[in-house]
Parts: sequence; structure tokens; C-alpha cells
Amino acid sequence: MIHTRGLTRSFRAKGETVEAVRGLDLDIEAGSVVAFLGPNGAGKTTSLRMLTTLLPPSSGTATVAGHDVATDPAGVRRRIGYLGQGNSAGTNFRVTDELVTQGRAYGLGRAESRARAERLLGALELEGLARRTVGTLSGGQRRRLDIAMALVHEPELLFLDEPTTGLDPHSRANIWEHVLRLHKDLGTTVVFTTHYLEEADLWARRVLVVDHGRVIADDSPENLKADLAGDLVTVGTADAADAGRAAELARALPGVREANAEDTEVRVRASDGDVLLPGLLRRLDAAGLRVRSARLARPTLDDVFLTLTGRTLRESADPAPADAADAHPGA
Ligand SMILES: Nc1ncnc2c1ncn2[C@@H]1O[C@H](COP(=O)(O)OP(=O)(O)OP(=O)(O)O)[C@@H](O)[C@H]1O
Repeated sequence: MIHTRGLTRSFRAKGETVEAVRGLDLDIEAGSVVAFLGPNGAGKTTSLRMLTTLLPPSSGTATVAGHDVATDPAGVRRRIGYLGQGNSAGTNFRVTDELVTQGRAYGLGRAESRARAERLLGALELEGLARRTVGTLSGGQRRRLDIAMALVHEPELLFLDEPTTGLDPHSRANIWEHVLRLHKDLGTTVVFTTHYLEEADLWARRVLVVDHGRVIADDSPENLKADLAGDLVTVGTADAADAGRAAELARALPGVREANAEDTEVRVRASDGDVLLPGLLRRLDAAGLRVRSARLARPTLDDVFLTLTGRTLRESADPAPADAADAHPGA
């Protein structure tokens, strides 16, 4: 569904060159759900904007839904839906009219376009607002309308750039429910970016971890967590000396990837924490060390990012760049 080779985009800003995307080689199968996960400025939006023909690449090639982004952008646009970071609906029109017009622009007949608009308004819990003008909607309502706009022509490939940022948990869940139903019923391929690790973890079957314009890991969330992070077993000991000794003992046990003492605690990374924990406790006990507490935590995608880069995604996050508005589809 998507094939890119050496896809690259750089910008000139204040006399400097920013390499936003550096040589993206990607093959995405039809029917997949793929997340781009990375900190601010990693190149996620720039990648999506190239794939949706909104931004020409500096070099490299990309075929999207069978059409080349450089030589046949109209062919790409007909087959895809795109939700950018900005709002896509005009402010002075009624909600229903915006949706019906969008459907008509994609070649749907009047009756079909109206029927789909009604279905989408119902599914995204916007039916009570159908006759309101877009400008009077709240942020969350507006975002749900944007999603409806991206879906009205039932595209085979859907790009969502931070679809749920700033929304309350109910609206986030509602949006995902709808997108995933479309994916399930129609086989829609979904490619999205998100800052919410849980969304990538829960909904994507493949996660591309992006940093400084490059894909630094590419696998299912389960594999990424198991291969690159592992479970974390934290054991509390009586004092720092015991913690140091416990770390040494832990390192000698099978399945342990690393063990470090921090103050009175020892933190142990292992491929299978449930299996390690009883044996570790027995070993510490046999060595005469007093264990005060023990807990097991499953890895998150943030742990994966930490292993890969030495930074957490959360500490890499900074306020959205001023040029984020530039990600508007009409920009
Ligand atoms: N129009 C532009 N002019 C100059 N630099 C730009 C432009 N668009 C993006 N950049 C720069 O390219 C880099 C990648 O930006 P991009 O928006 O793709 O990152 P991102 O991963 O989507 O970040 P975010 O999570 O904040 O949306 C950043 O350093 C950004 O400042």
C-alpha cells in the first residue's frame, strides 16, 4: 500500500538546514495499522505530509495506494483520507453541509453523500450539532468533525496526524472505536502519529519508532517491548550496601539483562520477570539479604525509546513547534 525508498526532506530555516526526514525506506501492507511514534521534531508530520502529497520530498521516491506522489499526486489524493494537525472544516458552514460538500467533492452522489454524513455524525456523536455552524463547536467536537471529513469517502488508506491530541478520554476512545471499526469492516489501512504511547501500544500492529528523522526501530509493540526493554523487577533492600550486593547476585541469574542498584533498591531488567522474581528472592534470601519489597512492571514503549536513545519520550517532549500550524492540510 505504501512503498518509499530514500525518502528525504530538509528545510532551510534561519540560515540552517534541518534534515526533517532522512532516507525513509518503508513498505506498508494493505490492511495494516501502523503508528509513527517519536518525540517532537522527530519527523513524523513531515513524513505524513510527503506521503499525502502536501509536501514534495527533497529526494527519494514514494508510491502510495499504487500512485507515485511526485508524478501522480491527484491519484494518491483520490485514494486516501488525511487528518492533519489543523482543522479541515471552514468555520461559517453548517456541520452537515461541510460533510456533504466533502463527499460531493470526492464524487459521491447527493443522496449517498447525505446518508454517509448522517451515519458519521451519529457514529462520532455529533448528530445533535448537525445544524450548528462549525465555528461554534468546541475543540473536541471540531476534532471529531475533522475525523468525519477524513472518512466521508471511505478511503482505502487513512493518515491521521495526532488524531486525539488534546481530547478528553471519552472523545479519544470514541474516535478510535470509529477508526478501528472502519479498519475492521472495510480493511482500511491506517497510518497515524501520536504522542500517546498507549495509543500506539493498543491500536497499532506495527510501530515505527522515529528519532531525528530516522526510523530507529520497526516491529509490533509486543516484540519491541520484549526485545528492547524487557520486564522490570524492582526489589527494595535494607540499605545501599545490600542493594549493591543484590545487583551483583541478580546479574548472575539466567534471563537477566542488567541489574543496577539505586540507593536501597535494585532494578533488574529481564526477559521474563514472572519467572525471574521467585528465583531472585530465594537467591537474595539465601545470601542473607533482607528484602523489604518487590514489584514487577511490564515494559512500556517509553522503556523501548529509553533503551534505544537513552532518553524517555516524555522528557523529549516539548511544546508543539510554532510551525505546527503549517501541518494544516490546506497550508
Ligand atoms: N516548514 C518548515 N520549515 C522549517 N523547518 C521545519 C518545517 N516543518 C518542519 N520543520 C522541522 O523539521 C523537523 C521535523 O518536524 P516534524 O513536524 O515533521 O516533526 P514531528 O515529529 O511531527 O513533531 P511533532 O510531534 O511536534 O508534530 C523539526 O525540526 C521541525 O522544526
